[in-house]
Amino acid sequence: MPDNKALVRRPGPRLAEGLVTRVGRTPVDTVLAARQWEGYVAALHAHGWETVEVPAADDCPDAVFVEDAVVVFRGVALLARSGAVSRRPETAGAEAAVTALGLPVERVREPGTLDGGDVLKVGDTVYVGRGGRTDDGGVRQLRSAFEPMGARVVAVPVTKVLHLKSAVTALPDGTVIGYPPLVDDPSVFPRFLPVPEEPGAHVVLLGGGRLLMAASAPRTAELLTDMGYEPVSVDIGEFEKLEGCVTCLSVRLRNLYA
Ligand SMILES: NC(=O)NCCC[C@H](N)C(=O)O
Repeated sequence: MPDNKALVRRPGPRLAEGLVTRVGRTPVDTVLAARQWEGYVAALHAHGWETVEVPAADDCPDAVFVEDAVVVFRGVALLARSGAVSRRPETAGAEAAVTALGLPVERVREPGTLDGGDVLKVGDTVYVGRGGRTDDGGVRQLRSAFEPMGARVVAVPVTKVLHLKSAVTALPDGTVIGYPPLVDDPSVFPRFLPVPEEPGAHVVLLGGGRLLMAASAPRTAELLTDMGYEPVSVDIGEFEKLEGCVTCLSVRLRNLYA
């Protein structure tokens, strides 16, 4: 019986004050955002994922983007140290959640910085984006945390987007997908598939061929359907205004106790 859990964190009352770096600020409707978040969580449930709520961090507007606070590889949790100072208190709740699940915890220490959104796992390979929120020290610490467990850590440049996973994610067969104008160097990935929309670069693997995607990428959904995948679309428009994507709203823990 698969044991698929996903950490999520409910959006807080200050969501609309979330950071924007590469987009202009547009007003966020927090009521609609709460409804979209419920829809995202419902999609996880509908596809066999049990969600575990990370304790709220109501003073942190960006806390809903829980992926940035912790990276899990083979059952070990690495607590991030965000490149954005305002996001650093978010790790406390993430630590409580992973500890309650029995995961051993490592942490990125000062002065290194790392955001979970910069880490893309493809099998044993762990790509880490260096440039925006993650620095050399963060890359080094990720390497020492996960290489002993069999990870091959590959640092890749990120200069055009907020996080590595704003630019690329991976399909179930390991093919990395991205929207070319935003990918620094597609040649670092052994297999790369261009997609026609920026939010089309973000997929969450739900299991089998099912891919959780943003409703804002219909042409990419069509492309992936033609390839035999089954896109599951959710509207996360209010989070997209804050540079969020489907990947950053959860931390998926597959077969944790296998
Ligand atoms: N992993 C992600 O893509 N996280 C999105 C974070 C958005 C948030 N407004 C931030 O700037 O940190």
